[in-house]
Amino acid sequence: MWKEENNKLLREITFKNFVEAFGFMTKVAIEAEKMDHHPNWSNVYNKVTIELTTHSAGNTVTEKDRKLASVIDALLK
Ligand SMILES: C[C@H](O)[C@H](O)[C@H]1CNC2=NC(N)=NC(=O)C2=N1
Repeated sequence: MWKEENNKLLREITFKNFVEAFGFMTKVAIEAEKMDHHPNWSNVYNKVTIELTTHSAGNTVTEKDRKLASVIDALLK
């Protein structure tokens, strides 16, 4: 689940393997591009760490981050 910390929404997700993790990242990338709102994230093998913050709002959490978080959650269902 998401944590809100240091002006970011944070979530770490563990997948079965790298292919599952990267497949998920591809789906998120397509949605993020449509929304013109992009995650700060990293991937190590089967783990994806996501930080959502709005650069144009001085790196604070805005409705755009909350919306992207809910889109990401829906992709995980
Ligand atoms: C020009 C473009 O709309 C902006 O740079 C968008 C792109 N994606 C973005 N993503 C995030 N997370 N924050 C932004 O402020 C932001 N701005």
